[in-house]
Amino acid sequence: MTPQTHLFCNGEIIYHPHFFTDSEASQLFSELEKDLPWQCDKIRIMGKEHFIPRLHAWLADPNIHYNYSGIDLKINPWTQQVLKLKTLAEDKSHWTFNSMLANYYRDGKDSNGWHADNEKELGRNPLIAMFSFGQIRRFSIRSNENHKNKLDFDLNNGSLIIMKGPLQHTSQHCLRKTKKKCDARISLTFRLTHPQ
Ligand SMILES: O=C(O)CCC(=O)C(=O)O
Ligand SMILES: [Fe+2]
Repeated sequence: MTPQTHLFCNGEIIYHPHFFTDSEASQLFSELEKDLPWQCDKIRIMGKEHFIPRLHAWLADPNIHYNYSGIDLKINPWTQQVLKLKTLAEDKSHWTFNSMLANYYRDGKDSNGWHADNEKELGRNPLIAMFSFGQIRRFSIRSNENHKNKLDFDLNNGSLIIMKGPLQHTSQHCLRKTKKKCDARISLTFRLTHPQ
């Protein structure tokens, strides 16, 4: 199926709403939920420690570290299944990846606040490819210059979204909380991380 392409903030967003069928995606969700080494980390905000509102896991080539908001993620080895997904993401995005940050949102209270994937180890104009499995959740992208200039995507079970070009330097994205009844969602965000 042809993807939807959006030109936004000098970058490009390519959305494949049904990269996997619903039943393939639900099977992948169950396996990832069981197999990934989920960890729950705390960050310090104004001197107080808080759990981040999601679980996460970092799978990467040896020596590819990721550190954000003071969290030093443990490096876990690739699993066969995630390697297959990495190859599919590479084929679709014409890019190579050496690392993947997985997020597990347990319910509607779990979220990911406004941020850009612009850490220095991601380099200039990083391409990010993200698969979504499980609960449909709203993912928003807004311009740094004008927060009202915003795109919303209700990311399907089994979808793939690719953010490319200068997007991480010109915009931010988030996964908002919701009060609606909400099951769990997993996102896999593939990245090319440069060793520092
Ligand atoms: O899970 C999502 O929808 C967003 C994930 C994300 O932005 C990230 O991992 O950097
Ligand atoms: Fe992100």
